[in-house]
Amino acid sequence: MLRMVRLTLTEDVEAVVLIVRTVHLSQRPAQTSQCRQTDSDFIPLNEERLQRFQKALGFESVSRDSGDSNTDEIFKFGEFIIASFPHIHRHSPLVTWERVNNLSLLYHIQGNDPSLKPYLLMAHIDVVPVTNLDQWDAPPFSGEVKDGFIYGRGTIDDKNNVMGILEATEFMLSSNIKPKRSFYISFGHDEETRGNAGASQVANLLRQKGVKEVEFIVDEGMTVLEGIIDGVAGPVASVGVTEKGIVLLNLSVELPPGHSSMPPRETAIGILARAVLRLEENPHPSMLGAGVETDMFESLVPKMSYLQRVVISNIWLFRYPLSWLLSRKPSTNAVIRTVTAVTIFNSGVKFNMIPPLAEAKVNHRVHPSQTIQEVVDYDRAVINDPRVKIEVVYSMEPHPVAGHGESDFGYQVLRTSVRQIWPEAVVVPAIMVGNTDTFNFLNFSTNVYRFSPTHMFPGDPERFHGINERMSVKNYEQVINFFYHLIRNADQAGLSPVHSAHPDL
Ligand SMILES: CC/C=C\C/C=C\C/C=C\C/C=C\C/C=C\C/C=C\CCC(=O)N[C@@H](Cc1ccccc1)C(=O)O
Ligand SMILES: [Zn+2]
Ligand SMILES: [Zn+2]
Repeated sequence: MLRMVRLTLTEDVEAVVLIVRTVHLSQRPAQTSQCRQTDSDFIPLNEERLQRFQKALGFESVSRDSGDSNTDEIFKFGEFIIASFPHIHRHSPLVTWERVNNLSLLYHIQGNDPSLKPYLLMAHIDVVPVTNLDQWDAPPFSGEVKDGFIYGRGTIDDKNNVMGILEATEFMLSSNIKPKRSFYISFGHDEETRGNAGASQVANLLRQKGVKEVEFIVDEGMTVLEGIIDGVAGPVASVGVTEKGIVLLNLSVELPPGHSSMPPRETAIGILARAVLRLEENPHPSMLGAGVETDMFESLVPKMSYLQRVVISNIWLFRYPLSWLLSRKPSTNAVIRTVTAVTIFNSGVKFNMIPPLAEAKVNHRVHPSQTIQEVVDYDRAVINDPRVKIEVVYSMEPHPVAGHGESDFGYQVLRTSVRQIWPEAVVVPAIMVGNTDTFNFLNFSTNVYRFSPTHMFPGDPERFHGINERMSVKNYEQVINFFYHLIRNADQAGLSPVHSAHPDL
């Protein structure tokens, strides 16, 4: 609804009249819980399930670089999965499964209503290497529980999702519940190196099997954030409805070598260092107001004060101060712009030789409102030095935006499932700031969601690929139950926010 607001600049002079769009957002009712939990819809995290997760964390299924991973450990982790979930892998006639390219896994769970389009759940079984070992509060491949937290590489990226999906599916099958809607599960083994041997081969196999389309896809992604977005209290479940693109650049400067006692005025190192500094000092522009982040902020309105609502409802007016505020934290800065990370810098041969070559790698995550070409053109203009060669080593355009409205089935399944686990949460569409294996599956559905049911508090985002990666015992129970609710809710045809929960739930 549009409303005229008159701003009085002085006591006597009414000077400015602005058309301010506020009311329809502030009047939107807060989402209410539809959760009705009974014993039969809850999977308790008993000792057996906790120990299975701890054992899963014990496998050093590390991917370091393309073609450089602990394949033995990845294979053993697969064997452990196969041995640990008997209904999925042996007893249930509803399941077919296979190893793909030896290390990845694909499952099909047959639903009893062939008129319903299947969906796809994804996760990955590899993890990034461990650094700063001496700073971990518990060994990273121990799965040790300390003060209510399970520690280990993979607790948030991404063994939580692997094991949560498996526990939920095993529980369903062992309880003799037959899903109506078929679903696939894909566990890739090289997500952390963006390889083409894991999820990419699973996608090829699905195509060979004649699968053309799935109803929706859920993969790892954004999380439940609490106390992380300034000024927003309570949990915010951010669902990645699009994903940033990626551009990896190689910057290089070549100059003749020589004796360090007679140096030229500038060296390759100096020239490249200046180029890198220019990139860091001239961040890509804020795209606030141009894409999904507008819907995201609008969905946050129920959690906001009146003043915040006015600002969010008028992003066009408050774009600059809001961008400035959001830019202050790396996590929120990542949502509003293409970001730049200089990740590798190499040069020099010998102490007393002028370096013949300096090279730097620049990693951009591209905002969905920009293209790769725009990003490279911007960098070229900012560097403004023809001696710096700019090569695109790898690139992927940002992903299309998945439906996130009231009638988008996959989004509503997710939203309902989140609300059953976190009744007080607001569910918001968001931009996935990192990258996932979903790029292999974009041809299967336009409804691709990137969401991990990980409850994060201040300090937790840094644990992604970082030190002391951990998940609370309570949160792991929520992970299992989130996937269980999701599987049950996906059987609800015509699910809508008003009548959403499974009748049994
Ligand atoms: C409502 C939201 C508003 C603001 C957001 C505020 C805070 C966000 C805090 C936490 C975000 C939660 C999750 C996502 C963040 C980081 C994880 C990113 C990716 C995980 C998967 C991954 O690591 N992928 C790799 C893939 C890759 C591998 C090799 C080379 C390139 C890519 C990656 O992206 O690096
Ligand atoms: Zn991951
Ligand atoms: Zn990762």
